[in-house]
Amino acid sequence: WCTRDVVRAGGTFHYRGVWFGGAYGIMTINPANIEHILKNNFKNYPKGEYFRDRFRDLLEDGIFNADDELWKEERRVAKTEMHSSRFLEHTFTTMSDLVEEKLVKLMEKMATSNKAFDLQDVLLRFTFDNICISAFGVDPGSLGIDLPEVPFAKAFEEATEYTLTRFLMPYFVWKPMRFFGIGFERKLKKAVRLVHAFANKTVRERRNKMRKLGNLNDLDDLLSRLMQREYEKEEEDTPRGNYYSDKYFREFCTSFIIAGRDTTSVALTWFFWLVQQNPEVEKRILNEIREIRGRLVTQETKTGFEAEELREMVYLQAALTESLRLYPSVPMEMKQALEDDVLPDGTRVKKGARIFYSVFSMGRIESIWGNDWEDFKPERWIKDGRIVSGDQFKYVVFNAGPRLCVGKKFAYTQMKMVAASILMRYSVKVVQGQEIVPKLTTTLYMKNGLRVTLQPRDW
Ligand code: HEM
Repeated sequence: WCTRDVVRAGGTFHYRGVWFGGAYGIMTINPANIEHILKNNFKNYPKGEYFRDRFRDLLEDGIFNADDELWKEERRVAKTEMHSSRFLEHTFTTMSDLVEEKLVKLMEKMATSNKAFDLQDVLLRFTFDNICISAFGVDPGSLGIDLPEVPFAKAFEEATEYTLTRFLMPYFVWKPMRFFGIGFERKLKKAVRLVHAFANKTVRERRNKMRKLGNLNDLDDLLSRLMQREYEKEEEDTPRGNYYSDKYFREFCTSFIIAGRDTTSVALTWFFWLVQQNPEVEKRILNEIREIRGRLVTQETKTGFEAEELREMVYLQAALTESLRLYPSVPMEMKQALEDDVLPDGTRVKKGARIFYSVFSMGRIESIWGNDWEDFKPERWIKDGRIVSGDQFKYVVFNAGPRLCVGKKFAYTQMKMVAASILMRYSVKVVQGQEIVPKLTTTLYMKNGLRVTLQPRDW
């Protein structure tokens, strides 16, 4: 609906009225406008108070909710740590262990029982455990062989969903509901309390460890690296800002779970669904894995993948990129204008206006992708055997400009490892007759999950 109307309007329209809480604003899918907003006039288009106000209870001042100097500092720290070779090695090993020791075992069990199960649920559990291990060195164990109920994971899901409800109703409705603690606001408060309790406990325990050991030099997860950094700062007698308070660490934990849990798991769910509908693509992915394994694997008994093998999986990467074009994990984004402005297509922007851009719609327009935009064609992304990234403002799946996703590399490594590990062992059969539709929330879940069975492959 959104795609049809915004295309009909020529790529941009103003809205006013009952939408998004009786608001005034702009919806655009014009890449020139997006480049202007995300890069050329970045300063004029922060996340803004409208977004921050609604997400404050859950995210507080975490990186997703911050602007200006606070955001800059948080991004600098996150980027430095996440791109360090120490973290990259740590994440690769822990990710590989989780795939081989838990995910593959669970898949074996599902294949043996030959019963249908919800693949999206399993992937959400995997990415949840994976981000908690990589970012805070804690394994919540949600990927256990019996698929245990993990209250914290559920609370997290509810907290994001109820937060989104605030975007769908006027300020003067949800604010009093929040004040009196009624309706969905009561549930939101309870869910946020649980999420913060988990984060507080993690931070407290790590501080205790630090006190006991005197340093956290042996721990490679992000939280420990940040705490160690703070400790070294104290040693140097540097004035400590609120960046390294317990609250800062809690915000860090919540933001990273939001960033790292749902995004890759829902991306993989749509990917498996698309692959099963496109046997030619599946065949090419398998041929690529076979060829790389045949050439690079030296130990006969080895089952997991090396970083080099994953790097060489160009076709698989293209298939994931293409799947994200059609089903972007973050389907809609918004900014708020600080001052009056004019967008490159001539649209006038008033101070305070909210600008929405639909990443979902941008992946579905003929003027960008051609008349075969509806086709799942990984070949779009390959030229001379290499990945072509194209214009970053036409493909804003990972955002673009200064706020480009910090976890993009992590995400691709994780998605490739999971996709290759499952596909080389099993043919994923989607159960017929189920309704495959997206869910209306900040992340593009499949509303009813994805029920599948697994058929072992004769590799
Ligand atoms: C398919 C996977 C992923 C997609 C499609 C994706 C997409 C995005 C998008 C659209 C944003 C901008 C959000 C906004 O400003 O509102 C973003 C930001 C971010 N992402 Fe990702 N992401 C993915 C995976 C990850 C993972 C696995 C991590 C962490 C390990 C991560 C960490 C972050 C962080 C920290 C930011 C904030 C950057 C900033 O504001 O400066 N992302 N991502």
